[in-house]
Amino acid sequence: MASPFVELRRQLHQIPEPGFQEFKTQQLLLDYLDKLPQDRMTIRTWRTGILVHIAGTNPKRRFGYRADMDGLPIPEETSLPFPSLHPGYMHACGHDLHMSIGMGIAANFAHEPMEDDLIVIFQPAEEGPGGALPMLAAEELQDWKPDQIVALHIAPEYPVGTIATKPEILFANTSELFIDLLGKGGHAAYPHLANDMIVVGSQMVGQLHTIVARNVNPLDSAVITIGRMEAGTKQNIIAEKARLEGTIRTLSADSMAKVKKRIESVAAGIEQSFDCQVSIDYGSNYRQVYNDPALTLEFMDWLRGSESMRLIECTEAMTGEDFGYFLEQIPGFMFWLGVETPYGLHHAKLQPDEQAIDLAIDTVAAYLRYKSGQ
Ligand SMILES: CC(=O)N[C@@H](CCC[C@H](N)C(=O)O)C(=O)O
Repeated sequence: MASPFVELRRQLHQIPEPGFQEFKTQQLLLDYLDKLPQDRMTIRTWRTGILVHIAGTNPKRRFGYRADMDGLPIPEETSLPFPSLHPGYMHACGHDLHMSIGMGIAANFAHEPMEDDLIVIFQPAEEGPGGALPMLAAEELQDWKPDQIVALHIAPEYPVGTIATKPEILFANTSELFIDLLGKGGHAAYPHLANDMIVVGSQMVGQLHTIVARNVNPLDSAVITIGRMEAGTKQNIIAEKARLEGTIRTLSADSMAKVKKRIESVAAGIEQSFDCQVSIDYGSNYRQVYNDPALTLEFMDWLRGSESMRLIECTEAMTGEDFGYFLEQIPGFMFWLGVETPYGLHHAKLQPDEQAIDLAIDTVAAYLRYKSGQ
């Protein structure tokens, strides 16, 4: 029989919701928290997020674990017996696992507190527009800010029973990218009387892809991905508008500024050469995930002594995470949790191995108890 936290993960998997609309998710988690021992637990909500405070027996510090809550606009294509019940949405980034692990940690300490306090943070809107920054500023968190914080992210490429991390930068700086092109619509048979934004949008995608290849130092990685392109209404109508939606990733803040400047130059060139209007919106930006070197090395050392988890020393990735904002204010680190599965993050067939859930709960709980005993 599946463990209670695997069961919870399956329930969460069925109700993926977009950022700041995690209403059912929040209610499900609150109902679950209701069933745990209440004597040391205090619960606050912030928008669709939840803060769970568990008082220690002789607290000198407060430790934190953060889980993100939102799903993605991906129609699920797994053959799981507990598929998403929300058409067009899926937990394709593992937040269902992150939350069930968070609940497992809360349950562990609600039943058997440590000396220090614990706060488990269920944070909305990680995929966008970003819940971490406003949550960190929220009144509800001010007197509960932890002295040290940890978070994990599932990793399809690593086996179950492994954790991968590194000191310093783990995830990249990110910026969303929205580009609107405005030309002139018209009849498909009279291209000379119109200004076709499908042609211009395609040109622009090509030009954007020269920026990383030709303007960024190859030793200072960057990525520009256009993940969505929208244009046109019918096959025989020339498109008046086009919209490109994407994301920028860089390892350094300098490269982010440089890439944005180049995107603006490309846009100005496109405007001039195609006689159209181009407007750029950078949406939300996330700070790099920077792991506190001393705490991360200490965790890695501790993990080397673990019998159930193997440590992998990884390199940085171009993924983004608004947990970077937590790490800007609170010392701590993030790590990858192996959930071996052939399909990657943000894929409609992502099917993480659930055995990782209880292993992660036990590992994080044991680590926090070790820290609390120090
Ligand atoms: C771990 C992960 O996949 N995170 C997301 C974060 C999205 C950041 C932002 N909304 C953007 O698209 O730039 C990722 O895509 O890396």
